[in-house]
Amino acid sequence: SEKKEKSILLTNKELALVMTVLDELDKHEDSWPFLFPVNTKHFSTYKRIIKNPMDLSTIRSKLEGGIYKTKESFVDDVRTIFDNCETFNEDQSPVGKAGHILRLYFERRWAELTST
Ligand SMILES: Cc1ncccc1N[C@@H](C)c1cnc2ccsc2c1
Repeated sequence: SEKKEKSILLTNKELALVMTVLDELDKHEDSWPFLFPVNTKHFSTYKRIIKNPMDLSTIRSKLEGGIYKTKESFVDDVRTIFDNCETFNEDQSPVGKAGHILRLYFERRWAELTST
């Protein structure tokens, strides 16, 4: 049914919305620490400290694979990137600073795109 249909995938409008904001995050000058999964060979403690690793390429793969059923589940993964960053990195470190800047950018952009 139409209702059922709605609940198992993002509408085209929602898909366009999340793709737009994902593209903008990828292009942002401060997204460099978040483009791909953290290499746990370089950062040996990362696996133990961070329970739910997330990055922009993983989000894009999940989007292309139809994993996100709601835009909220997409937002949860984006916010996990920034929460992980705060857990592992000092606020004033290069990565820590980039995380704060990109989180602010995302939350403002998301509010602009979704506020009625
Ligand atoms: C987001 C994040 N959190 C914790 C650790 C790393 C990272 N990012 C990776 C890409 C990263 C961040 N910075 C450097 C500096 C030399 S290699 C490398 C790799």
